[in-house]
Formats: sequence, structure tokens, C-alpha cells
Amino acid sequence: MDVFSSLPTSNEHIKCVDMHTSGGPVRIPIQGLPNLTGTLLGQKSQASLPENDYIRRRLLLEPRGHDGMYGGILRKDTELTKSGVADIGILYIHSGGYSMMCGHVTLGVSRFLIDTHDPEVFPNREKLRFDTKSLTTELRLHAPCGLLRITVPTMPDGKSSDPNRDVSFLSVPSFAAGLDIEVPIETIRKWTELGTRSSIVVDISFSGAFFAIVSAQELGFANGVKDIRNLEELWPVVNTIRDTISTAPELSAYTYLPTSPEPVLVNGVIIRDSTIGQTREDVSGAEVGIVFVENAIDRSPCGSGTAARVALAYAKGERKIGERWAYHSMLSLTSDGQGPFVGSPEEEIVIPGGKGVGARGVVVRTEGRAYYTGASIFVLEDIDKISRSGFKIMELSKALAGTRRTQHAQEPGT
Ligand SMILES: O=C(O)[C@H]1NCC[C@@H]1O
Repeated sequence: MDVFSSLPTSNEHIKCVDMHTSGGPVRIPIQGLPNLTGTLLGQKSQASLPENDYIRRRLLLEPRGHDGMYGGILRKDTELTKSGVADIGILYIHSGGYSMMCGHVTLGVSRFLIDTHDPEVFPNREKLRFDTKSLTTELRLHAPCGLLRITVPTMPDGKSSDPNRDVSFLSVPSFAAGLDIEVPIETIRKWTELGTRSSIVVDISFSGAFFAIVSAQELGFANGVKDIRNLEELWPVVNTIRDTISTAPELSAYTYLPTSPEPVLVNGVIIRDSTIGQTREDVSGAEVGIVFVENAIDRSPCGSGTAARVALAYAKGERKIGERWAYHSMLSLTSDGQGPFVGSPEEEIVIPGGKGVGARGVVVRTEGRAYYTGASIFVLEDIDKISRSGFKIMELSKALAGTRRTQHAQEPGT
């Protein structure tokens, strides 16, 4: 205990609460952050962050984190909290950068926001509405992609969350953007299972972020995800799909937001298999998905990906309003079926400015469970250069190549 209690007295320390949502890590810094500049969320606040990016790197990269890390920086003052529309804001962070939407972090952070009563962390906590009949508390979260309406199961005293029931959130307007799109695969980027084919068929759907969705069978895995031996080996396949969609104008045409003049990058690729996945009494069916997002494989079933898949199924006429479906990850599938997210279309809506199949969409309810895993105080000693901004082991060779070139250039006579 002596060293543990003396550590926080070193120069900089950041207190964090750690959780996981179906395996997806959620790190929430609650004390020790500098005052972040700018009150706006979305693109503007992300643009204002470079000078603060060391926070994300220090908290999520090695040696304090890893490639699959995610977290949420709580923002008390955003345009929507100031106008009274939201109770608090959030900036989603991950090992590769910032996200417009992150469902698994939303589910975890929402539990924490019911449990905290620290006005420094969440000034509006005591104003939340606790429903004594359903034993739930409503929370309005300003996320970079828009307003998320969240329901957190709460203990009868109204003061803490109930870990035995699912948290749920209502998505931003979600829609299928493109159905059955043919994606050509360049010969040089073909993978063995594709055989002699030179294209695949994918769907594109949006729920706070765009996802390309394809079945494992369509990729050439005849028995679905059971045929996939090594998840890491799928990265070249996923990158091929993502790159092809973003570089071919006729394909990136499916990744426009109705309001944006430019295409948005596909955030994730979901390899799904509807022939497998534990179903239960309270859902109509189940499937599994391996979700490749940003630079990591999602440990959770992916909240935004779940909502995007529900919007897709609704657009294809495969789901009715209110019909609940279990979305497994490989982790939940192999954990006795514990930890799928459950998604259901809640309400059909018009997507203003939406075209074709994307002219109509749905608000999706996504349900899932998060658990606490720890509370940490991350410190930095003055002379420690290595952990100041964290590091990614895979980035080091690039950095070293740059150093070598510089040294070489400085040698006399070269
Ligand atoms: O649950 C989600 O939505 C997220 N999980 C990791 C990446 C996705 O954004």
C-alpha cells in the first residue's frame, strides 16, 4: 500500500473508471484532465483537440492500454447541454482517434453516469428523471453524431444502476444506404476463399457511422464464421472492401449523409453469419457478426453496428417494428451466449434529404450490459518520456525509418 498511496503525489495523475460492455473496454477519465478548449462536439471539437491528443494517447495506448482500447471523455458544456436538450456530452476516443458514435461506450458510460453523484463529474445528475414504476432512469447524451436517448435500469432507491438488467439507447436516425452493391475485387487483392470470383455483394447501412455489411459465406467461407480460423487474417479482406468503397466514386456515393456534401468514410466492415448465434425466449432470432472498426476488431457486438444492421434488416423487410434480435460477437458466442446486444426497430421515420432506399429509416433501440472492471490512477513521472504520450508498437518501425533517414542525411559527405 505504501507505493500505491504515494504515486498520486507525482506530477500528473488522471483518475479513471474502467468498465467493459460485452468485452468492449470503456475507460472513463473522471479527474485530472486539463480544461478542454471549445464547447462544441462533432467535427469542430475534434479539430480543436490536437493539442490535447496526448490525453487520448496516454490513456488508451501502451503501456496503459492497447490497440483495442476505447473510452469516453465527458463534456459538461456542449451546445445541447447549454440549451437543456442534453444532460451531458461525450467525446468517444479509441486507440486510433475519435469516433462520431460508439454504442458499447455509450452503454457503459450511461451506467456510470447513474452511479456517480459527483457534481464535478456530472452536474446534472440529480436532475435526471427516475421512474419508480419501471425502475429506470432516463438520460440524454450529446454524442458527436447527435442526441442519444438512454434508459438505465436503476435500483429502487433511484441512486445506483441495476447490473442485472440491460441498459438501452435509442439511436440517431438510421437507414440502409445501399442494398446488394457489387464491389469489384482487384486480382492482386483477392483472397484464397474468393476462388475464381472477382466481385462480392455487400450492403451499406448507417447508424451514427457507416458500415459495409457482408456475409461470411459471400466472402467464400462456405460454412460461415466456423470456417474462419484466424480473425487477424481477415484484415486484408476488410481493408480491400473499405478501400474499394472509398476510392470508387460509384461506391462512395452510398456513403453520403443526406446533409453532407462529401462522402463519409466507412467506419466498419461487418462480416455476419445468420446461420449461427444463440437465440433466447425474448428475441425472435439471432446472428453473429465480426466487426472490424477503425484499427481494431470490436470485442463487443458493436452498438452502432447493431443499429445499422437492424436498419438494414428493416429496409429489406426482414424485421417488424418492435421485433427484437440478438446480435452476437465471436466473444459472446464462445462465452455461453452471454453478452449479445439486442436490437429492435423502434419507429419508422423519414430521413430528410435521404434518397432511394435511404429516404426512410428507423430509430433503433440497442440493449446491452456493461460491468465495472476497475478504478485506476494513471501517473506520469517527470523524467518518463516513453509513457508521456503512449505508443503503438506497430507505429515504431515507421518512426524509426524516419529517424534513420534524418541521421543519414546529416552525415557529412552524404
Ligand atoms: O459499439 C460500438 O458502436 C463501437 N464499438 C467499437 C467500435 C464501434 O464504434
